[in-house]
This record gives sequence, structure tokens and C-alpha cells, in this order.
Amino acid sequence: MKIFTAEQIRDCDQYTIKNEPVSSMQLMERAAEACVEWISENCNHHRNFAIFCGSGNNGGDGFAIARMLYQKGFDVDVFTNMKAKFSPDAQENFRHVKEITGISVREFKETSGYRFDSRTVIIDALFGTGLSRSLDGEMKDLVEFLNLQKNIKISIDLPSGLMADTISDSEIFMADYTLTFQFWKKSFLHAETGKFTGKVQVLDIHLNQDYIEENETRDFVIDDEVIKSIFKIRSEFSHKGTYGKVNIIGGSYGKMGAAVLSTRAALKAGAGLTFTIAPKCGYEILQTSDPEAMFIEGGKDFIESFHIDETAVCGIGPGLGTHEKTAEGFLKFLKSYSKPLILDADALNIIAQNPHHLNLIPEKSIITPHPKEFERLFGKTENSFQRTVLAKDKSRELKIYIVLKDHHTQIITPEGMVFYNITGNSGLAKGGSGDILTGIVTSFLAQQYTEQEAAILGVWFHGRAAEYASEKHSKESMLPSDVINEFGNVFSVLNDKVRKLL
Ligand SMILES: NC(=O)C1=CN([C@@H]2O[C@H](COP(=O)(O)OP(=O)(O)OC[C@H]3O[C@@H](n4cnc5c(N)ncnc54)[C@H](OP(=O)(O)O)[C@@H]3O)[C@@H](O)[C@H]2O)[C@@H](O)CC1
Ligand SMILES: [K+]
Repeated sequence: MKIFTAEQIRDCDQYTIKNEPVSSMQLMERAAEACVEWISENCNHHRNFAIFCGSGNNGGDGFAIARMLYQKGFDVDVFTNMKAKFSPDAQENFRHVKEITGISVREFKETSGYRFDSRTVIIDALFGTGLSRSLDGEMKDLVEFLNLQKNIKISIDLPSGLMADTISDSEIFMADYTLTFQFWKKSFLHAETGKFTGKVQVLDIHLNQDYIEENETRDFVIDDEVIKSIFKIRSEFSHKGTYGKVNIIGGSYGKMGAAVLSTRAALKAGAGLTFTIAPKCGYEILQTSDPEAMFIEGGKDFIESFHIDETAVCGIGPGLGTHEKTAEGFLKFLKSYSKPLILDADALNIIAQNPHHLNLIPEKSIITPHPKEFERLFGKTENSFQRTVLAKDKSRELKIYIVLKDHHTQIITPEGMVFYNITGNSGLAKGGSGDILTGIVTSFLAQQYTEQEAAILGVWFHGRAAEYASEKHSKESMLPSDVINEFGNVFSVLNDKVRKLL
């Protein structure tokens, strides 16, 4: 799914009104209907709604939602600034609300005296994509007050105070759910701003498809459509050679688990043949834990020699350690190797020891740093938006793919595209999760996906397996090995989605 800026969304809105038999009032009606459908399906135990409406079209949505919820039998109170200069559509919907005697309309300043029942849902329709500056005065105080209430809070389109595309220092409404129209907004996907949205639900309001297809963006959300366009079903007429050869290079004394997990992930993600290059101290551990993989000795307690089969796809780094002999061997190997690699963890830490090492990374390689590793490689940034900008520069400069691991991991391409992942959960915030991702991406690259496809599919796949694992074990208790055990289920669902069935 494309991510558009607030300006593009406004254009798309206008284009739809101009080119389709729908007026702006009808589009607002459609948007409100989509919200009310979601609310009435999901708010089974809540009958009362306190709806806060601004003067723009976001407020207009709020007034329309108030009317529709009332008509469905819910109790509705509306708060607004009755003397405001409303947008034409907001004005019209406000007029309809005033005509309904069962809806009480109050001034914002009456909010502090209002008795918020524990089952009252607060709906925020104060500001949407039209927010042009930080909240101040009455609106800042109002949002501050509402944020103190323990009630369930739903934002319409965007949490008020949040800009769609950038970071701001405004007071921001803290939603439990955000019902957003048509597109993900960039700010929902970054840590500093995304924490205000709660769970995001994208509602399709059928904005014009031609506009969506023809207008360019460099930012995308990895949704089911993206994955369906990448995933390839295994052919029955195939053999192990069809699915490539993987070399996982990692492990050192005390960190052999990382190599075990990475190897197992590569195996279970479908590679044809998997080898682990590890130090001798890991021989029995690896052969016992992952008997389907073959062992190649690369040193005694740590890896020193990187003699790699050129026909294999290599994932280097899990548990590798940064012993000087390992670093020496790895850098020597990099100087003589030109095929794309997957580099993670200690492979990145060795590279980070000297900025000149960055130029040794073969073009089209995939590096998978977490924010701290990214900082070691490329330096500090003020916030995650700036980090993405820096990653785009570095991706272009070094001609590599950067998988920037975060709550919404980003895959950044040398062409300057950013793909945001929306699968996964906090159960992945544990040692070993990154080792699995390295195994998956290496395995997909060996199976003849392109670098971009392997990175996108790999990150999505890892997150989806984590969602399944947390359903069974909880986010707290799930282990990286539980995530690997869910790979089969992810493949089954994917195959069902992609396969042509009678
Ligand atoms: N996209 C679509 O297809 C559809 C979009 N729809 C809905 O429209 C919404 C966008 O509506 P919108 O453009 O009227 O802007 P909105 O956010 O309501 O506020 C603008 C008003 O707030 C004011 N203002 C701004 N900042 C302020 C501040 N800090 N403090 C105080 N005031 C401030 C600003 O004043 P100004 O900046 O001009 O001074 C202006 O008066 C969108 O989010 C969605 O909900 C759906 O109805 C249908 C389909
Ligand atoms: K809002």
C-alpha cells in the first residue's frame, strides 16, 4: 500500500470528488459510515459516546458519526466550539446534529464538569490531516484533559495533534484505536509518533483508484497485496538444487545458540541445502540441534577462516563475536568477495570499527541493523524520521539494502524506497529474534527471490510467525524457537492465499 502525504491525501480527496459521482458531503458520509460500522461491530459493551468535534472536516466526520450512532440506538453527547467558523460540510453536519433532540450538544469548556462513565467511549474528531500547527490554548488543555481520562479512546483519521508526515512537539491525543481513512500515514509507523495511535484500522472509503495508481510515492506499507505479489509457490517439478544453498556463518564460544537459531530458521524457511560455518566448539551442538544442516569448521573457539562456497548465499554475523582474529578473517574475506551478502550483528559491529570498512560491503547486500547497530555504523540522528533519511542516503551511496529493525521495521532500497512492515509484536524484543531474521532472509535469497523481495518477504514472514507464536505462548513467554515453529503455519496460509483453487 502506498503511503501518501497529507497534501496528496487532500488532492486525492478533491480528485475523487471531481472525477466520480460523489460530492464532498457524500464522501464524508461514506467515511462516517465506515467508522460507525467498525464502532458498532467492536464496541459491544459500550453504549455511551462523548464525541469531540473540531471545526474542519475531521469535526464534520465527528458530527456525522454522532448522528449515525444515535440512529443506531447509542447514547451520544457532542462537544464542540459552537461559535467556531466551521468548514461548509462540518457546518451542514453540525446542523443535522442540532436537529436531533436526543443528542446533547455542549461547549468544549463544559468537558471538565462532565461525568465520564467508565463505559463512555471518547471519540476524537478534533483535527485530522488539516492540522497545520501545534495545539495551543483551549485545544491543548482539552486534549491534555481527555488524555487523563481512563475511558477507551478512538481517534478519527489521526489522533488530534499528530501530523501525518512528520514529528511535532504538540500535545497529542492518546488513542487506543485510530480509524484512519484509506491509507497508513507515515507518522503512525515511527516510534515517537506511532505510540499515540493505539491499534490502527485502515478503512476503505473508495477514493479514486486512478489517482492512487498514478501518483508517486517512495514510501509503502507491506500489506497482503505486496506479499501476494512476491511469494512464489514451490513447483512440484523441483529438487533441492532449485531452492539454493545457504551458508550461515556465525557462532563462537558461549554464543552458539545464535548460529543454531539462524541455521534452523534458514532450514525451516525452505532452503534446499544449508551449511553452518562455525567454530569447532559448536560441532556437537549444531549437529545435534539442526541435524539437517551440514557443519563446516571455521576455527576453534571462534571463526578465523571464511572459506565460503561461492555458489552459496551467505548470512554472516549471528553469534560471530568480534575477536580480532575473527575480524581479520572477515575483513580479508570481504576484500575478495563481490556477491551480495546478508550481514547482521557482529558482522556489522566489525564493519563499524572503521568507516572505511563500509566500502567493503558488496553491492546489493542486505544489512539488518537494529537502531544501536545502525548508529555505530552511520552515526547518531535526532529521531527515527532523521534516521530513515540517513538510511536512504547510505543505501543509495553504498548500493545496499538496509533492513532497519524497529517496531515497524523498514526495508530501504538503493533506489530510495522505504517499505514499512506492519506484522510482528513486542514478543520479538528478545535475544535470538534477529538471528532468526538473518536465517529467513538468507534462505529466501537462496531460493531465487531478488534482494528486495527476500528482505520484504523475510521481514513480513518473521513478524507474522511471531504473531502466531504470541497467540499460543503470549508475547511475554514466546521464545525465538516458538517463532520458528510457526513458519509452517505462515506458509500454509500464504499458499492458500496465492494458490489457484477450484
Ligand atoms: N481525505 C479524505 O478523502 C477525506 C477526509 N475527510 C476528513 O477530513 C479531514 C481533513 O479535514 P480538513 O482539511 O478540514 O482539516 P481538519 O484536520 O479537520 O482541521 C482543519 C481546521 O483546523 C484548523 N487548525 C489546524 N491546526 C490547528 C491548530 N493547531 N489549532 C487550531 N486550529 C487548527 C484549520 O485552520 P487553519 O490552519 O486554516 O488556520 C482548519 O480550520 C480528514 O482528516 C478526515 O477526517 C473525510 O471527511 C472524507 C474523506
Ligand atoms: K482526530
